[in-house]
Amino acid sequence: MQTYAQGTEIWIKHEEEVWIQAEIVTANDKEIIVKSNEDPNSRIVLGPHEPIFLRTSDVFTSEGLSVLDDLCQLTHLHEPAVLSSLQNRFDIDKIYTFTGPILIALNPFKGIPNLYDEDVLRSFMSTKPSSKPHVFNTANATYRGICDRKKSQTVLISGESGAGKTETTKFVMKFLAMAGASDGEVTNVEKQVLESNPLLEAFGNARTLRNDNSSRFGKFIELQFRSSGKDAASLGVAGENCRLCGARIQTYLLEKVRVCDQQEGERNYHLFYEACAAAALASQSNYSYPQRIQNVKKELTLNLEGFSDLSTFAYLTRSSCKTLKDVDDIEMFERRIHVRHCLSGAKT
Ligand SMILES: Nc1ncnc2c1ncn2[C@@H]1O[C@H](COP(=O)(O)OP(=O)(O)OP(=O)(O)O)[C@@H](O)[C@H]1O
Repeated sequence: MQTYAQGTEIWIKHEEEVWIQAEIVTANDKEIIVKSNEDPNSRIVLGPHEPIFLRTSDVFTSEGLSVLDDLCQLTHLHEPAVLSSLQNRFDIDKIYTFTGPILIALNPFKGIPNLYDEDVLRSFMSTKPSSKPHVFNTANATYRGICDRKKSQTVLISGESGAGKTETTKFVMKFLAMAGASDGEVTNVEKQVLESNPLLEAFGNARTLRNDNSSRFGKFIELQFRSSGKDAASLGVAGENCRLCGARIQTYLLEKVRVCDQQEGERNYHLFYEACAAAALASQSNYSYPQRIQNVKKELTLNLEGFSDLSTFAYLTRSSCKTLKDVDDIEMFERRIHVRHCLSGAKT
């Protein structure tokens, strides 16, 4: 049996906090007595065969937090060490962490200043994939794999509902669509690929109890690249330069039952509410937003006559939830109309 010195720093389980910091007071063949850091007078008795989770603070910030970029560098690779390391990083807005080649992303549920700015994207684009954990770095590694190794690359994004998969996918797509555009000019194809998400989300995303914009379908996105015939020196890196030339999105497993039934607090697919809100606006003789009404009316003559009263639709009134916090359905509708015209090549 392993012996532990007095004062050895460890983690112990806690009902509310999950894990808390503690240290060993005494240890012998029969028992290990520990005290929690929170309450130095506490005494907790562990059995001699209970697992001991050693605690070492690996790399410190000025606040004393452990903030290693890669979990594989942790001295002790066990649950409390991993969780506390991720928590410490999250607390200082470092939401990305490597675990070997895998990137862990924690959903901040808030905008983090400058994290995805255009110049940040370009700075990743103009360097080799680095050891800096960021979704753009992973996208860059994918891009360089296509250009330099001429091999198909796959990015697998997984997580529970609300974890941030949809948003992460968009960042990866944005990077890949803009990669190679050393002149900063985005081609029509690149634009269309970037604009495809709002339309898909209109028909396939809905409010659930866990996520206001939950994707209720699966998708496999294939982006196709061709060599641009230039080298990547203009981007500041060695190797060939490729550009996006096409895309194919395969959708599957749409939650069809949501069309006719939604549980309380959830909604049907976004588009229905947005169309109704837009139709209601267009039927008003309110001239405070003339351009807005004009845009909406133009679309209504095409498609949406008769949608203006949401309460007349049985499938939109199963749940009392009709609107989303901080989301303007009319604005979303206008954005989607704009995208539809972009995709069909028409001008808005
Ligand atoms: N990187 C991020 N920065 C800021 N907010 C984010 C980020 N990622 C996700 N969010 C927020 O979390 C919400 C849920 O994220 P998202 O829709 O991507 O989850 P999801 O994993 O795709 O969920 P589902 O499986 O239900 O579709 C987003 O609408 C957004 O508000």
